[in-house]
Amino acid sequence: MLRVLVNGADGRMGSQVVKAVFEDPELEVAGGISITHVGEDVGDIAGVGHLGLTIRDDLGAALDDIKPDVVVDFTTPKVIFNNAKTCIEHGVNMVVGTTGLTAEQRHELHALALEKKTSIFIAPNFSIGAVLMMKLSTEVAPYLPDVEIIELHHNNKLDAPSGTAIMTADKIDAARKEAGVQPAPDKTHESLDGARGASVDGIPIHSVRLPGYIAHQQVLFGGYGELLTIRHDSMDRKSFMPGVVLAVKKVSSRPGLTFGLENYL
Ligand SMILES: NC(=O)C1=CN([C@@H]2O[C@H](COP(=O)(O)OP(=O)(O)OC[C@H]3O[C@@H](n4cnc5c(N)ncnc54)[C@H](OP(=O)(O)O)[C@@H]3O)[C@@H](O)[C@H]2O)C=CC1
Ligand SMILES: O=C(O)C1=N[C@H](C(=O)O)C[C@H](O)C1
Repeated sequence: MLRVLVNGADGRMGSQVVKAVFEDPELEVAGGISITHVGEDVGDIAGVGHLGLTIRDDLGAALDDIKPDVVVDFTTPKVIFNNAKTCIEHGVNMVVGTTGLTAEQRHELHALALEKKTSIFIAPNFSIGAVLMMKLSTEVAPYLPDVEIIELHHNNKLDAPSGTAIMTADKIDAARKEAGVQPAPDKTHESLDGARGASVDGIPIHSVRLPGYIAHQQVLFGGYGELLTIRHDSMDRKSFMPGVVLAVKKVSSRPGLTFGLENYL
Protein backbone atom coordinates (compact mmCIF):
# COMPACT_ATOMS: atom_id res chain seq x y z
CA MET A 1 0.00 0.00 0.00
CA LEU A 2 1.46 3.38 -1.00
CA ARG A 3 0.57 6.19 1.45
CA VAL A 4 -0.14 9.43 -0.39
CA LEU A 5 -0.16 12.97 1.00
CA VAL A 6 -2.08 15.42 -1.21
CA ASN A 7 -0.84 19.00 -1.27
CA GLY A 8 -3.67 21.29 -2.37
CA ALA A 9 -6.21 18.75 -1.12
CA ASP A 10 -9.18 21.11 -1.27
CA GLY A 11 -8.42 22.44 -4.77
CA ARG A 12 -10.14 21.61 -8.06
CA MET A 13 -7.45 19.03 -8.85
CA GLY A 14 -6.37 18.09 -5.33
CA SER A 15 -9.88 17.02 -4.27
CA GLN A 16 -10.09 14.77 -7.35
CA VAL A 17 -6.71 13.29 -6.43
CA VAL A 18 -7.93 12.49 -2.89
CA LYS A 19 -10.91 10.70 -4.48
CA ALA A 20 -8.77 8.79 -7.00
CA VAL A 21 -6.30 7.68 -4.30
CA PHE A 22 -9.17 6.71 -1.98
CA GLU A 23 -10.75 4.55 -4.71
CA ASP A 24 -7.51 2.74 -5.71
CA PRO A 25 -6.97 -0.53 -3.79
CA GLU A 26 -3.16 -0.13 -3.93
CA LEU A 27 -3.15 3.41 -2.52
CA GLU A 28 -4.08 5.02 0.78
CA VAL A 29 -4.81 8.67 1.59
CA ALA A 30 -2.26 9.61 4.26
CA GLY A 31 -3.22 13.26 4.65
CA GLY A 32 -3.97 16.55 2.97
CA ILE A 33 -2.66 20.09 2.98
CA SER A 34 -4.38 23.34 2.08
CA ILE A 35 -4.55 26.90 3.37
CA THR A 36 -8.24 27.63 3.93
CA HIS A 37 -9.60 24.34 5.37
CA VAL A 38 -7.03 23.64 8.09
CA GLY A 39 -8.50 21.44 10.84
CA GLU A 40 -11.28 20.03 8.64
CA ASP A 41 -11.35 16.40 7.49
CA VAL A 42 -9.56 15.58 4.22
CA GLY A 43 -12.25 13.08 3.17
CA ASP A 44 -15.15 15.40 4.01
CA ILE A 45 -13.60 18.18 1.90
CA ALA A 46 -12.97 15.83 -1.05
CA GLY A 47 -16.45 14.32 -0.81
CA VAL A 48 -15.39 10.73 -0.07
CA GLY A 49 -16.68 10.67 3.51
CA HIS A 50 -14.93 11.14 6.84
CA LEU A 51 -11.36 9.74 6.86
CA GLY A 52 -10.27 10.89 10.31
CA LEU A 53 -7.42 12.87 8.71
CA THR A 54 -7.11 16.55 9.49
CA ILE A 55 -6.09 19.06 6.82
CA ARG A 56 -2.82 20.77 7.74
CA ASP A 57 -1.01 23.79 6.33
CA ASP A 58 2.70 23.08 6.93
CA LEU A 59 4.20 20.70 4.37
CA GLY A 60 7.52 20.17 6.19
CA ALA A 61 5.88 19.38 9.54
CA ALA A 62 3.32 17.11 7.85
CA LEU A 63 6.12 15.16 6.16
CA ASP A 64 7.87 14.70 9.51
CA ASP A 65 4.70 13.46 11.22
CA ILE A 66 2.95 11.49 8.47
CA LYS A 67 5.99 10.10 6.62
CA PRO A 68 4.08 9.46 3.37
CA ASP A 69 5.52 7.37 0.52
CA VAL A 70 4.50 9.93 -2.11
CA VAL A 71 3.36 13.56 -2.13
CA VAL A 72 1.07 14.65 -4.96
CA ASP A 73 1.16 18.41 -5.49
CA PHE A 74 -1.52 20.48 -7.23
CA THR A 75 -0.99 23.90 -5.64
CA THR A 76 0.14 27.11 -7.31
CA PRO A 77 3.02 28.22 -9.56
CA LYS A 78 4.25 30.56 -6.77
CA VAL A 79 4.88 27.82 -4.19
CA ILE A 80 5.69 24.71 -6.20
CA PHE A 81 9.49 25.17 -6.34
CA ASN A 82 9.76 25.41 -2.54
CA ASN A 83 7.29 22.54 -2.07
CA ALA A 84 9.42 20.34 -4.33
CA LYS A 85 12.62 21.24 -2.48
CA THR A 86 10.93 20.49 0.87
CA CYS A 87 9.82 17.02 -0.28
CA ILE A 88 13.21 16.16 -1.76
CA GLU A 89 15.04 17.39 1.37
CA HIS A 90 12.76 15.08 3.41
CA GLY A 91 13.57 12.17 1.07
CA VAL A 92 9.95 11.81 -0.03
CA ASN A 93 9.07 10.98 -3.65
CA MET A 94 6.84 13.48 -5.37
CA VAL A 95 4.35 13.69 -8.24
CA VAL A 96 3.82 17.26 -9.47
CA GLY A 97 0.93 18.50 -11.58
CA THR A 98 1.35 22.14 -10.59
CA THR A 99 2.52 24.23 -13.53
CA GLY A 100 4.99 27.11 -13.60
CA LEU A 101 8.39 25.48 -12.94
CA THR A 102 11.06 26.75 -15.35
CA ALA A 103 13.59 24.49 -17.12
CA GLU A 104 16.32 25.89 -14.83
CA GLN A 105 14.28 25.03 -11.73
CA ARG A 106 13.69 21.51 -13.06
CA HIS A 107 17.45 21.06 -13.58
CA GLU A 108 18.09 22.21 -10.02
CA LEU A 109 15.46 19.80 -8.64
CA HIS A 110 16.90 16.94 -10.70
CA ALA A 111 20.36 17.46 -9.19
CA LEU A 112 18.93 17.77 -5.68
CA ALA A 113 16.78 14.64 -6.09
CA LEU A 114 19.78 12.63 -7.31
CA GLU A 115 21.83 13.88 -4.36
CA LYS A 116 19.07 12.94 -1.89
CA LYS A 117 18.28 9.66 -3.67
CA THR A 118 14.64 10.61 -4.23
CA SER A 119 12.41 10.71 -7.29
CA ILE A 120 10.27 13.55 -8.58
CA PHE A 121 7.88 13.27 -11.49
CA ILE A 122 6.41 16.34 -13.19
CA ALA A 123 3.75 16.41 -15.91
CA PRO A 124 2.21 19.64 -17.23
CA ASN A 125 -0.71 17.48 -18.32
CA PHE A 126 -1.78 14.07 -16.97
CA SER A 127 -4.47 13.29 -19.56
CA ILE A 128 -3.70 10.63 -22.16
CA GLY A 129 -5.41 12.69 -24.88
CA ALA A 130 -3.17 15.68 -24.21
CA VAL A 131 -0.05 13.48 -24.34
CA LEU A 132 -1.21 12.16 -27.72
CA MET A 133 -2.00 15.69 -28.93
CA MET A 134 1.63 16.62 -28.21
CA LYS A 135 2.99 13.46 -29.82
CA LEU A 136 0.91 13.99 -32.98
CA SER A 137 2.04 17.63 -33.10
CA THR A 138 5.70 16.59 -33.14
CA GLU A 139 4.93 14.19 -36.00
CA VAL A 140 3.24 16.90 -38.06
CA ALA A 141 5.77 19.70 -37.40
CA PRO A 142 8.52 18.49 -39.79
CA TYR A 143 6.00 18.57 -42.66
CA LEU A 144 4.05 21.70 -41.66
CA PRO A 145 6.47 23.89 -39.68
CA ASP A 146 4.16 26.95 -39.54
CA VAL A 147 2.19 26.55 -36.34
CA GLU A 148 0.32 28.50 -33.68
CA ILE A 149 -1.26 27.30 -30.43
CA ILE A 150 -4.53 28.39 -28.85
CA GLU A 151 -5.08 27.19 -25.28
CA LEU A 152 -8.42 27.77 -23.60
CA HIS A 153 -8.99 27.43 -19.85
CA HIS A 154 -11.39 28.32 -17.04
CA ASN A 155 -11.06 31.89 -15.79
CA ASN A 156 -9.67 30.87 -12.36
CA LYS A 157 -6.43 29.60 -13.86
CA LEU A 158 -3.52 31.58 -12.40
CA ASP A 159 -0.87 31.09 -15.09
CA ALA A 160 -0.62 31.86 -18.81
CA PRO A 161 0.43 30.38 -21.08
CA SER A 162 -0.55 26.95 -19.80
CA GLY A 163 2.14 24.40 -18.96
CA THR A 164 0.74 22.16 -21.69
CA ALA A 165 1.08 24.89 -24.33
CA ILE A 166 4.70 25.57 -23.34
CA MET A 167 5.54 21.87 -23.44
CA THR A 168 3.82 21.49 -26.84
CA ALA A 169 5.79 24.43 -28.25
CA ASP A 170 9.08 23.04 -26.88
CA LYS A 171 8.39 19.65 -28.45
CA ILE A 172 7.37 21.13 -31.82
CA ASP A 173 10.49 23.32 -31.84
CA ALA A 174 12.70 20.29 -31.13
CA ALA A 175 10.97 18.29 -33.90
CA ARG A 176 11.40 21.16 -36.41
CA LYS A 177 15.08 21.53 -35.51
CA GLU A 178 15.72 17.81 -35.80
CA ALA A 179 14.09 17.81 -39.24
CA GLY A 180 16.05 20.94 -40.26
CA VAL A 181 12.91 22.91 -41.14
CA GLN A 182 11.90 26.45 -40.18
CA PRO A 183 8.62 28.36 -40.15
CA ALA A 184 8.13 31.29 -42.52
CA PRO A 185 9.17 34.63 -40.96
CA ASP A 186 6.36 36.53 -39.22
CA LYS A 187 5.99 39.78 -41.19
CA THR A 188 3.19 41.20 -39.05
CA HIS A 189 3.74 44.48 -37.21
CA GLU A 190 1.76 44.59 -33.93
CA SER A 191 -0.05 47.89 -33.59
CA LEU A 192 -1.07 46.70 -30.10
CA ASP A 193 1.41 44.74 -27.91
CA GLY A 194 0.33 41.13 -27.49
CA ALA A 195 -1.83 41.00 -30.61
CA ARG A 196 0.19 38.03 -31.89
CA GLY A 197 0.16 36.28 -28.51
CA ALA A 198 3.14 35.14 -26.45
CA SER A 199 6.11 33.58 -28.23
CA VAL A 200 7.61 30.30 -27.00
CA ASP A 201 10.45 29.02 -29.20
CA GLY A 202 9.07 31.36 -31.88
CA ILE A 203 5.64 29.73 -31.72
CA PRO A 204 2.75 32.11 -30.94
CA ILE A 205 0.58 30.97 -28.03
CA HIS A 206 -2.82 32.58 -27.52
CA SER A 207 -4.39 32.13 -24.06
CA VAL A 208 -8.17 32.30 -23.64
CA ARG A 209 -9.64 32.48 -20.09
CA LEU A 210 -13.42 32.17 -19.79
CA PRO A 211 -15.96 30.60 -17.43
CA GLY A 212 -17.31 27.42 -19.01
CA TYR A 213 -13.96 26.09 -20.22
CA ILE A 214 -12.05 23.41 -18.26
CA ALA A 215 -8.82 22.69 -20.22
CA HIS A 216 -8.57 22.76 -24.02
CA GLN A 217 -5.91 23.26 -26.67
CA GLN A 218 -5.75 23.62 -30.42
CA VAL A 219 -2.52 23.25 -32.38
CA LEU A 220 -2.99 24.90 -35.77
CA PHE A 221 -0.67 23.95 -38.63
CA GLY A 222 -0.77 25.93 -41.89
CA GLY A 223 0.44 24.88 -45.34
CA TYR A 224 -0.14 26.09 -48.89
CA GLY A 225 -3.90 25.90 -49.42
CA GLU A 226 -4.41 23.59 -46.43
CA LEU A 227 -4.76 23.61 -42.66
CA LEU A 228 -4.44 20.88 -40.07
CA THR A 229 -5.81 21.39 -36.56
CA ILE A 230 -5.18 19.04 -33.64
CA ARG A 231 -7.55 19.73 -30.76
CA HIS A 232 -7.79 18.25 -27.30
CA ASP A 233 -10.54 18.88 -24.72
CA SER A 234 -10.60 17.90 -21.06
CA MET A 235 -14.29 18.20 -20.20
CA ASP A 236 -13.85 16.82 -16.68
CA ARG A 237 -10.89 16.83 -14.27
CA LYS A 238 -11.36 13.05 -13.94
CA SER A 239 -9.50 12.91 -17.29
CA PHE A 240 -6.25 13.60 -15.40
CA MET A 241 -6.69 10.95 -12.70
CA PRO A 242 -5.51 7.73 -14.42
CA GLY A 243 -2.26 9.55 -15.25
CA VAL A 244 -1.84 10.79 -11.68
CA VAL A 245 -2.45 7.32 -10.22
CA LEU A 246 -0.01 5.77 -12.73
CA ALA A 247 2.64 8.34 -11.77
CA VAL A 248 2.15 7.71 -8.03
CA LYS A 249 2.77 4.00 -8.62
CA LYS A 250 5.77 4.52 -10.94
CA VAL A 251 7.55 7.52 -9.47
CA SER A 252 10.02 5.48 -7.40
CA SER A 253 11.20 3.60 -10.52
CA ARG A 254 13.33 6.47 -11.87
CA PRO A 255 15.88 8.35 -9.75
CA GLY A 256 16.02 12.14 -10.11
CA LEU A 257 13.47 14.19 -12.04
CA THR A 258 11.30 12.79 -14.83
CA PHE A 259 9.33 15.23 -17.01
CA GLY A 260 6.26 14.23 -19.01
CA LEU A 261 3.72 11.42 -18.73
CA GLU A 262 4.98 9.88 -22.00
CA ASN A 263 7.92 8.51 -19.97
CA TYR A 264 5.54 6.13 -18.18
CA LEU A 265 3.38 5.06 -21.14
N1 LIG B 1 -0.72 18.58 -14.74
C1 LIG B 1 -2.03 18.54 -14.98
O1 LIG B 1 -2.56 17.61 -15.62
C2 LIG B 1 -2.88 19.63 -14.45
C3 LIG B 1 -2.29 20.68 -13.81
N2 LIG B 1 -3.03 21.65 -13.24
C4 LIG B 1 -2.28 22.65 -12.47
O2 LIG B 1 -2.48 22.35 -11.09
C5 LIG B 1 -2.41 23.54 -10.31
C6 LIG B 1 -3.64 23.64 -9.42
O3 LIG B 1 -4.78 23.81 -10.21
P1 LIG B 1 -6.25 23.84 -9.56
O4 LIG B 1 -6.48 22.59 -8.80
O5 LIG B 1 -7.18 24.23 -10.63
O6 LIG B 1 -6.09 25.07 -8.52
P2 LIG B 1 -6.94 25.40 -7.22
O7 LIG B 1 -6.82 26.88 -7.04
O8 LIG B 1 -8.30 24.81 -7.29
O9 LIG B 1 -6.16 24.65 -6.04
C7 LIG B 1 -4.94 25.13 -5.55
C8 LIG B 1 -4.63 24.48 -4.23
O10 LIG B 1 -3.39 25.00 -3.76
C9 LIG B 1 -3.55 25.44 -2.41
N3 LIG B 1 -2.70 26.60 -2.15
C10 LIG B 1 -2.89 27.89 -2.48
N4 LIG B 1 -1.87 28.65 -2.05
C11 LIG B 1 -1.03 27.81 -1.43
C12 LIG B 1 0.18 27.98 -0.73
N5 LIG B 1 0.75 29.20 -0.60
N6 LIG B 1 0.79 26.89 -0.22
C13 LIG B 1 0.23 25.66 -0.33
N7 LIG B 1 -0.95 25.44 -0.96
C14 LIG B 1 -1.55 26.50 -1.50
C15 LIG B 1 -5.01 25.85 -2.32
O11 LIG B 1 -5.42 25.85 -0.96
P3 LIG B 1 -6.64 26.80 -0.50
O12 LIG B 1 -7.81 26.41 -1.34
O13 LIG B 1 -6.81 26.47 0.92
O14 LIG B 1 -6.18 28.20 -0.79
C16 LIG B 1 -5.66 24.75 -3.13
O15 LIG B 1 -5.81 23.59 -2.35
C17 LIG B 1 -2.23 24.67 -11.33
O16 LIG B 1 -0.87 24.99 -11.45
C18 LIG B 1 -2.74 24.07 -12.63
O17 LIG B 1 -2.17 24.66 -13.76
C19 LIG B 1 -4.38 21.65 -13.32
C20 LIG B 1 -5.03 20.66 -14.00
C21 LIG B 1 -4.33 19.57 -14.62
O1 LIG C 1 -4.98 24.97 -14.72
C1 LIG C 1 -5.54 24.04 -15.34
O2 LIG C 1 -6.76 23.83 -15.27
C2 LIG C 1 -4.71 23.18 -16.19
N1 LIG C 1 -3.42 23.32 -16.15
C3 LIG C 1 -2.46 22.56 -16.83
C4 LIG C 1 -1.67 23.43 -17.78
O3 LIG C 1 -1.34 24.58 -17.41
O4 LIG C 1 -1.34 22.99 -18.88
C5 LIG C 1 -3.03 21.32 -17.48
C6 LIG C 1 -4.42 21.49 -18.02
O5 LIG C 1 -4.34 22.28 -19.15
C7 LIG C 1 -5.35 22.10 -16.98
